Amino acid sequence: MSTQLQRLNQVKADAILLHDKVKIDSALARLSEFLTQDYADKDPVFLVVMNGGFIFAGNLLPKLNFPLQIDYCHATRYRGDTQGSQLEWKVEPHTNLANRHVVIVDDILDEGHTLNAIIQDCIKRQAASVKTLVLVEKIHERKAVHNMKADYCELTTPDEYVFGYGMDYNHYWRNCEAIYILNQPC
Ligand SMILES: O=P(O)(O)OC[C@H]1O[C@H](OP(=O)(O)OP(=O)(O)O)[C@H](O)[C@@H]1O
Ligand code: HPA
Repeated sequence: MSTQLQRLNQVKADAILLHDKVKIDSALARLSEFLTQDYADKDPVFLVVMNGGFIFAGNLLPKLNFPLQIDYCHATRYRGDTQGSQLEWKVEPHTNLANRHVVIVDDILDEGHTLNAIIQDCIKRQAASVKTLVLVEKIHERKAVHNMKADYCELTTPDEYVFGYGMDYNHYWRNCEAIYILNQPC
């Protein structure tokens, strides 16, 4: 096995389990109830933020039994690193969002710069409403907007780098079915 693969396996072996599959599944069940109450009659667009949002969206959206559209965008500011920098738009939404109820779906609200930029973009596109739906919120005082919170979120993480369930470590381990705290020097 290459040293790179050994290193990645070691990262997973050393990581600390934060939220297991059972906990994530029950968070998804609660979210699907809230979203059904709020959006069943609104013809919403769920705008999935690539890459991190796709596993969360792929597991949650099939639980919603009402008409909705799915689109995606790709904005990145970590680029496989454990610290964020300048936000780069890679793909903009394709759907005409004017007068639509938009729910932005992402894996994590960390400092919030990514979600904030996408919210502003949806407003610029004249969406009727814009809400945010994230799998986990990181608890710290460095938010892009003071006290920023997602509109829909059922899990939190302490101020540590986490991976799994869509979130990457150096572009790997998005495929974990649970969420782990990285337990290595960054
Ligand atoms: O709240 P913030 O501090 O802005 O960080 C959150 C964003 O960072 C990650 O994306 P990343 O930039 O790693 O891109 P990726 O999803 O393509 O890996 C994550 O998927 C969120 O979109
Ligand atoms: O803790 C994190 N893990 C993975 N991706 C991230 N993007 C922002 N914060 C994180």
